[in-house]
Order: sequence, then structure tokens, then C-alpha cells
Amino acid sequence: MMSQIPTVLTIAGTDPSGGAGISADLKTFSALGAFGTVVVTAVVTQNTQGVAAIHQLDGATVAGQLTNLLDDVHVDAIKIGMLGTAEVTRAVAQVLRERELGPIVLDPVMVSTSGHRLLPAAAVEALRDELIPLVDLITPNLPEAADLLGGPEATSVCDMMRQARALAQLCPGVLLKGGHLDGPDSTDLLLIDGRITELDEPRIATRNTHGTGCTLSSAIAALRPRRQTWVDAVRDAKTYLTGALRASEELSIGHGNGPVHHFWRAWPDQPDQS
Ligand SMILES: Nc1ncnc2c1ncn2[C@@H]1O[C@H](COP(=O)(O)OP(=O)(O)OP(=O)(O)O)[C@@H](O)[C@H]1O
Ligand SMILES: Cc1ncc(CO)c(N)n1
Repeated sequence: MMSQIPTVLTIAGTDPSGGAGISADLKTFSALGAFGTVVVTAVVTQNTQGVAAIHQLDGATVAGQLTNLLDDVHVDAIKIGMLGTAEVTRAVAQVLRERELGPIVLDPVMVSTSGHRLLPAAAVEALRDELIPLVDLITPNLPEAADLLGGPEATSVCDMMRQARALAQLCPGVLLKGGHLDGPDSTDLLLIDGRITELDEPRIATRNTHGTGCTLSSAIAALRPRRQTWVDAVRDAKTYLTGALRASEELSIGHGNGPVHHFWRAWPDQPDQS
């Protein structure tokens, strides 16, 4: 019997403080009623104040985890986060090329909220040329979009429109995130099949923004198998993230940018717990 609960995979790095990377991804999958599986790319020594060190796994170790999992377990969707090196990026791309998989959401993680580089500048080319063409949706923030396009960072929604169209040359789906802009709303632009949808949610006044990008991309992957369209999945994922940002006020974790809170209310996709 086919399970009603989607199995979703995250390929990402760790965060002991529980806010970003695989911690954020697994909490999001569970909160949205999906079953989470994991391939680890890097062990990151980080907390809410910043990144202290990165222990990077090599390409063969990451590809080995991935093929071993996929030989046994069917996954309904994949989220890719921090890869850490060009070697790991190429190793993941090679496995994806060999298999019929999808949908795949790629958060092109390059720099942490605290400003620490999580992907060397020299690896951006491998990400852009080898992995991005194989995925369905990329979710860059404004600095990542600038790096991928080799130009300046967007400073307005108008700039974001232009950049989203340019990024659509690289990948069929683009969600350009405007969290780094100011204004009463936090606006993201979704471009699918040439059509732009503007997604606005109120900007929440909080320091607890560690892992918002990880949470959003994993929410999209968790919801996509149960939504008719990418627009529906992304809209609901952003609603989920905004609720988790609001609920983060219930938490007091660490001394820097704290994490969002994943159990903010019963989400309709959760299995019936009555
Ligand atoms: N203060 C806020 N209030 C509401 N939404 C926000 C806020 N900050 C960010 N967002 C939303 O969070 C999501 C992630 O956006 P952002 O541009 O911050 O990504 P990011 O930089 O990749 O995140 P991360 O901090 O995990 O690296 C987007 O949907 C953005 O609109
Ligand atoms: C492991 C990991 N992935 C992504 C980010 C970006 O927030 C982070 N800080 N750590």
C-alpha cells in the first residue's frame, strides 16, 4: 500500500544549536507530517552567534550515504542545503544524474546568517553549472542570487524581478527570497514556467531568524508531494515559516540569532492525532 505520509530527504550540514541545517529540516518535515531522512555533508561547529569551524565530509562519503539510502528507500521529495565544497556538489550531481528523482528543491547555501562562508567562492561555478540544472526549484537569498549571477545585490523588489528572470535561465523554478530587504512585508518572488508570483507576509520583529532559509526550503519539499502546484506548495511553506517565526517568541535559545519554533499550532497536513 502506498503511504499517505511522504518520505522526504535532506542533504545538508549540522547545527548543534538546533536552528539551521538538518535540525531545521527534520523538525520542519515532522511538523508538516512528512517522514524525514538525512544525508550529512558537513559537521559544523556553530551556535546562534556564529560558525566556529567546519569539518567537511568528502564527495565519496556523501555520495555513498546517498546511494545507500536510495537503493533501499523511495523518497518523494528532496531538499538540498549546505554542500560545502565543489567536490561534494559534483558528487551529489553525479548521483542525481544517474537516477529518476524529484521533486528537488535546492537552497544554494553560501553564507550563514552570521556572515560566515559555508561554500567557497570557487565552488559557486560547480553549483551553478552542474547541480542547478538538475533540480526543479532554487531558493537563493539576495547575496546568493548576486553570487550566482555575478552582479550586485538587489536593493528593491523591482531589482528582484529582474534577477528572478535572469536566474530562471539556470533553473525552471526560482524562489528569490527578500528577507534581507527592509519594509513592513518580507517579500519573496516565485518564478515558475515564466510566471512570477509575489509572496508577501508581514515582517516579524524578531532576532530569531537563524535557519529561516533552511525551514522554508524544507517546508516546500515536505509539502510539494501533497500540493497540486509549486505555487500552492511555496505559498503554504511561507505561511508555515511566518508562523514559526512568530512562535519563536516563545523560545529563548542562545545569545545571538535564535531559531524559529516548529510547533506553533496544529498544521493541517499533520496526521490526525485525535
Ligand atoms: N523578519 C522576518 N519576518 C518574516 N519573514 C522573514 C523575516 N526574515 C526572513 N523572512 C522570510 O524568511 C525566508 C528566508 O529568507 P532570507 O532571505 O532571510 O533567507 P536566508 O538568508 O537564506 O535565511 P538564513 O538566515 O537561514 O540563511 C523568506 O521567506 C523571507 O521572506
Ligand atoms: C548547516 C547549515 N546550513 C545552512 C545554514 C544557513 O543558515 C547554516 N547556518 N548551517
